[in-house]
Amino acid sequence: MIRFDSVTKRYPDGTLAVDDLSFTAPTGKITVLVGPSGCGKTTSLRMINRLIEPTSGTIWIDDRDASQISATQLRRGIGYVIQHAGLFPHRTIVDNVATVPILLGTPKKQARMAALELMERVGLDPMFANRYPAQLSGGQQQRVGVARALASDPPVMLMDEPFSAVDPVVRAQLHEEFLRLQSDLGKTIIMVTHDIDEAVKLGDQIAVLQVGGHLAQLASPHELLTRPVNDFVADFVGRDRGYRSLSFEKSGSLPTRGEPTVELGSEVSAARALAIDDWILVANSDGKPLGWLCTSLAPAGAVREDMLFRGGTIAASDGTLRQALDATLSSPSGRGVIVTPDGVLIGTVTATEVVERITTNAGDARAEHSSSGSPAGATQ
Ligand SMILES: Nc1ncnc2c1ncn2[C@@H]1O[C@H](COP(=O)(O)OP(=O)(O)OP(=O)(O)O)[C@@H](O)[C@H]1O
Repeated sequence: MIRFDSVTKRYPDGTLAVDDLSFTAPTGKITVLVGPSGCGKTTSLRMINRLIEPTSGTIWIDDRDASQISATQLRRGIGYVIQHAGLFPHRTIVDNVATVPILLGTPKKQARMAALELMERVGLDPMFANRYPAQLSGGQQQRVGVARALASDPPVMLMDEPFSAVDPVVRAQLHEEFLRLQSDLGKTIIMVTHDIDEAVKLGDQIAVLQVGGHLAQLASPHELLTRPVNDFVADFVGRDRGYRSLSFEKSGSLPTRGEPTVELGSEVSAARALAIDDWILVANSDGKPLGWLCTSLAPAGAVREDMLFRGGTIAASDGTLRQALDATLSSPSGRGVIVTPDGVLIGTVTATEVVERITTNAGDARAEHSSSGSPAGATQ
């Protein structure tokens, strides 16, 4: 756990970069600091590993006051990843990754073996081991930066815009790999970004900072998108936050309507009698949907598999509202199919119903916002 307790940083020229900042970054979780340029994100991050000393206040690393730990000892337990990876240009990739363990006394051979394993973990082919940083793409260099920070197996990782120097496609890949790695390693991570989408995708919790180093809101991604505490946060997270918030809300929270089904082999005439707007859902005997039948196009006789429209996606009740919306939009009947996690039909929803849910969420957020004058929850 890392805890900021009323931390302030005033630079010698008088700039107040961080103002009375208090928040807790829980152990094993990703806390993201976001906010506009100059709001004090990097200053906050660098105070944790004492590259910058606070003017007042205390930063606690578990139950230890960081200012009472020697900077060298402190940094051994804290990996640090920066934009453009900050690799040593004249060292090979494997030696870049092995730098810290070798400095800490691990025999070179052993450190290099461990570095090769780490390279694989972050998705880098070991064939790059003997290349130099300039011979790697931006995305590959970022991976080396992450591998290097992980090399001494620190419990804490600080990451300053670690994915910002690469194009959006590579960035999305790095995000996925990073989340997979974190689910294995469970590090305590504090990451800085100016990109709210990145924060929402990666953060277990997000701290939104305002220029002057004020904490505007500390919340989970879902809460931030649905309940911004003030206009600054609402503007920062953006107008399309309703759509983004769909990625967090379970589709199980949607009211579904019972949907009639028939099985393969049923008579098309019987299916036609049950169809709504010409479409009937065909399911197997376990109640698992197989596809849609258009009864006005189907020839008389038995319902066969080759008559089914299978294009529409199906959303599981433990999936997200976004997946439910995709299911409604891709369904030939316009009705999105919601199933249990085992694939058994629960019922259907329409796109309008999903959109109504978004509007209600946004309305709730506005009501709550106007009734709360102060940024409740801004600190903890
Ligand atoms: N060494 C310094 N001396 C004086 N002012 C500084 C110094 N370093 C940073 N600042 C100022 O402190 C404020 C916070 O800077 P910081 O780099 O922490 O912001 P940031 O949120 O990380 O910005 P960005 O997203 O642009 O990197 C800014 O106004 C910056 O100009």
